[in-house]
Amino acid sequence: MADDLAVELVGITKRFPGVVANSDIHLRVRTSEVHAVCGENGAGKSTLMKILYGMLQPDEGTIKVNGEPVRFKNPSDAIKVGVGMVHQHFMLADNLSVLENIVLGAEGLYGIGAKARKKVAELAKRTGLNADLDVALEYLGVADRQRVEIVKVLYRGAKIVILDEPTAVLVPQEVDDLFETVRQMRDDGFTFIFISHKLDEVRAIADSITVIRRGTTVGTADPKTTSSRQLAEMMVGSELPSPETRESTVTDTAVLSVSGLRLSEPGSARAVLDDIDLVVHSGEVLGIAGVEGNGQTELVETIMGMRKGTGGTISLGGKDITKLGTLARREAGIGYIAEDRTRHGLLLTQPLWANRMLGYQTREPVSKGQWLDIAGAKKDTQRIVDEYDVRTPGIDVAAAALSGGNQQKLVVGRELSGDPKLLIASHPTRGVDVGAQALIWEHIRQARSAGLAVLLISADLDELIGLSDRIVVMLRGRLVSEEDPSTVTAEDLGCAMTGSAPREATK
Ligand SMILES: Nc1ncnc2c1ncn2[C@@H]1O[C@H](COP(=O)(O)OP(=O)(O)OP(=O)(O)O)[C@@H](O)[C@H]1O
Repeated sequence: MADDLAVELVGITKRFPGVVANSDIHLRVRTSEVHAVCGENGAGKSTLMKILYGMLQPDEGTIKVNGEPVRFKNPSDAIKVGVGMVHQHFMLADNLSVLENIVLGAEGLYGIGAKARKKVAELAKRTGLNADLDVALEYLGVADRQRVEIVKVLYRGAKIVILDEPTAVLVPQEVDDLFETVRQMRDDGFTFIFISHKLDEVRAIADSITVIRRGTTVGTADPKTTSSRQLAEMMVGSELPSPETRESTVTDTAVLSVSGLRLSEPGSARAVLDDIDLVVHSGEVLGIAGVEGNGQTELVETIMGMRKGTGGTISLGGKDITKLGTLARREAGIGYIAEDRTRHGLLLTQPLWANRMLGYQTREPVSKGQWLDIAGAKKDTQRIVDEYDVRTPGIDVAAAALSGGNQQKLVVGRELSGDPKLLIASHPTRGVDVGAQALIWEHIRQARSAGLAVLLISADLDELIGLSDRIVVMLRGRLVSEEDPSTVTAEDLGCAMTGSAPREATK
């Protein structure tokens, strides 16, 4: 039984121009286990999973599913033999119902009538999806949307499910619930391949772990006997620095002041931003905690001038910037790490050095007078690549060729390079590995010690607690409470974020 393999990857190699993304990778996943795949940014995890799901074809190597060699031309080939993937970015339609989202594209299986509904209801029960099947998806929270994605792949017959960083968007209680579902389903015979950078979680859920580094398998680990630190060191191949203890550098100088900020959207009864007041001082990190969809994105985009508030004022360093456009706000001293780097942070088809210019095109070192300074941009891009350890074959490759974490390092490097007074950091380390996370935190801390004000939005509660000097909680468009990061726990924060009573109090 021990050698009953659901998936076996033998000697997988995949080359891209200038990079060997996977080099002779071996992976053995037993039937009915949760198998984690860990590795630092750019190690080759996504490439390997895309190969297993038929989105990419390997240059060398064999894929076996349930002992049989297979060759996938596309994801439908993979799903036919029971391999499904739940992507990190949900691929669902907001205006369709839960049922429609699941059945759409797979009408051939159970039709669109009662039989399909019955099957979906059965799978919803199995995965703990409690939502009404006829409600439009837009009314569902993040955790339920994720369950819809899971039901969608199960509906198509998946018995082997790849979960790509599934916990990145969840609060601790939701993570516990997801893990409970995964354990239950594993016991019912499903197999999971779990990709994550959060090593504590990997140890909590995985039955076995494969670590890959720089495109190749470095070994397997037993979660019961391997510590998070040992795992991290296997991934990075060297010892990690110990985290520093920190001292407060908060001053009395207000850098960002937001007063009475409101935002209403046409047709929506409730204000998206409801009377927001906040101040971030020089040398201070103000963290904003909140479940996705409670107004954080809109707050940031209104401060950046990408949305127009319906009331209130925003000032930077005492100057009213409420009426300025986005570029003028950036020029006034705001650095911006956008939540979605591929939509608002980078031009994926352009080389790294051209991406260095984005938002900075009017300033040195990427422009001189009214001309763009390409040599200056290239030189500074190389500096960022070196200082932020961006793994790339060179600065002339397109941003699309970098792994997600390395794209993020480039964005963070750029946004800290313009000598900002205020940094708005939305999920600054989303998708980056532990080594890169430590590096980005260190850069943010250093800039803060030198007087930078930081508005930090993060779904990673350890990051919020570890970096912030103060944390405010956002719920349904309002700031509802303030927490002290030196005493608050991730569980307390999770309760405040969902508006539920702390577990202690409900006893
Ligand atoms: N389409 C592509 N073209 C060129 N190079 C690519 C392409 N996709 C990935 N790569 C390269 O392959 C390597 C592995 O990338 P991959 O995305 O698999 O890493 P990863 O382990 O998933 O990283 P992360 O944790 O940052 O998402 C990286 O060096 C990346 O730059």
